[in-house]
Amino acid sequence: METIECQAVWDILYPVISARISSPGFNKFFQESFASIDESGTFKISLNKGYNVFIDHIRDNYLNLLRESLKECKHDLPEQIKDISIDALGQGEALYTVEGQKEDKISLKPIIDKTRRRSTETPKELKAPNNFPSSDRYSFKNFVVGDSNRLAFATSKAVSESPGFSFNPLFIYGSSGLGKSHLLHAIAQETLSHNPYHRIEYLSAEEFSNIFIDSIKNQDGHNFRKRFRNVDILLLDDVQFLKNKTKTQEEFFHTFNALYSLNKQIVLTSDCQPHELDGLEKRLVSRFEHGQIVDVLKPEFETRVAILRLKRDSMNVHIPNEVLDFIASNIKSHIRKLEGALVRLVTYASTMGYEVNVSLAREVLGGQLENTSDRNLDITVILRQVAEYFDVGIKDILGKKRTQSIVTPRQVAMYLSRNLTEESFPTIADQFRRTHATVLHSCNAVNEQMELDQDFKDKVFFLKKRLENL
Ligand SMILES: Nc1ncnc2c1ncn2[C@@H]1O[C@H](COP(=O)(O)OP(=O)(O)OP(=O)(O)O)[C@@H](O)[C@H]1O
Repeated sequence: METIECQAVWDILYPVISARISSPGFNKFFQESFASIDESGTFKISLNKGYNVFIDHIRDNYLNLLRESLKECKHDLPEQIKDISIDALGQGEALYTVEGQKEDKISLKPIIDKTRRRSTETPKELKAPNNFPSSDRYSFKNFVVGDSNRLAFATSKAVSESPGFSFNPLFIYGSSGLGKSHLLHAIAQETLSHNPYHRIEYLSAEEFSNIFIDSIKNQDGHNFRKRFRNVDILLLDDVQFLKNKTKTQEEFFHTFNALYSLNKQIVLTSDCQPHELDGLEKRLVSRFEHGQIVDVLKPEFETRVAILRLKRDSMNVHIPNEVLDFIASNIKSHIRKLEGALVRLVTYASTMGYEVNVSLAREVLGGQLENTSDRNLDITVILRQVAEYFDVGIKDILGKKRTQSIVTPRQVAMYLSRNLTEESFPTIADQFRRTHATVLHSCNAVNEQMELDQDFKDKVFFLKKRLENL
């Protein structure tokens, strides 16, 4: 067999292998390994001596994937190539270089950044998932970042830059319509822009469950596993759907473990935190909790306005800022509703030939506007709930004592007032008999503490939920 074939074979194999095994760790094995082709047509990958102790582990984890890759590009490979193996670098073997010198095997360098690929077309199974929107509407660029979603945005971005390594699994939770699916799409798009060969599965937990049920019905478990255990990134939306679905959970548990053990990235979204997912097996909850958990909250007024401006600009219509401010002041619960209101207003105005202004917005959106005045959530209510929860007096919260047992509830009450009401910093400061700067500092302190202390964060969220549901 001609020695040059070794590199040619590798050039064909590598893109397919790298799409299946994206872990930098494994790329390192390759970079430091050698290749040769034996008489029987086996493409032999020989590990550098330093890796010989891992040989069993490497074989167990990767040999099947290598064989599947080989099968996949069988038609592009010389027909003599029959198999692939992983071996320790043997002593005294007849080794070949690409130049045909009998002195060393060829070094296996990744060629992902070279232009040689199997074909100019993206291979079928490496295409962007077909349920992705073709526009970049759901990209990071079109995601408005504010205090409510900053951490979720930053971790999602980090994941898309080094999938499988920075935060794995990443668990994003929050109420409906706050941008969780948007972030999943953005992760997929951004990752594919770095490496179009990444294999990404994006689907909802409900779809996962349906596909699993079909696979049982059709006795097609092999293909089911092949589909979900061979991806580089699994993006699973609305994981709460798995609640009480014992069999699907069990299958997902194995999928999760298989991917995790290969450093494949997993991103999950849910409407609540892992430990609140009643009806989900403990072992799954604990896997989720092992990674990074981030929330998306209701956006603040400024973020809502920024989102509306972005949507307005993308629709290329003229709508005065004051109309957007009006909508943002009156629709706070979720972004989907905010967008819907804007579309409805624009459609109505253009159909009727009216100019868009605040009074038209009030007329057209009347039923959709959220009447906050009857929510009865003002700072006094927040103060009462916080004082009761921390078992301190309202007088203490408003007073001058600086012991930690008083400072914490005081800061939490200010934070919640800022997040759950539309009151400005000066108004909140007035009610707490403090300065604007103190309120600002308290809000920052609570944010920081929540990042450091999960228990504290849970407490704040518990209070927030309780107040929102009043
Ligand atoms: N920060 C943001 N910037 C721009 N658009 C946003 C932002 N957050 C959400 N959106 C938009 O709001 C809409 C709803 O978002 P999305 O579908 O991602 O919500 P979700 O949290 O996944 O909701 P659900 O739990 O109901 O699936 C989408 O059109 C999305 O693009």
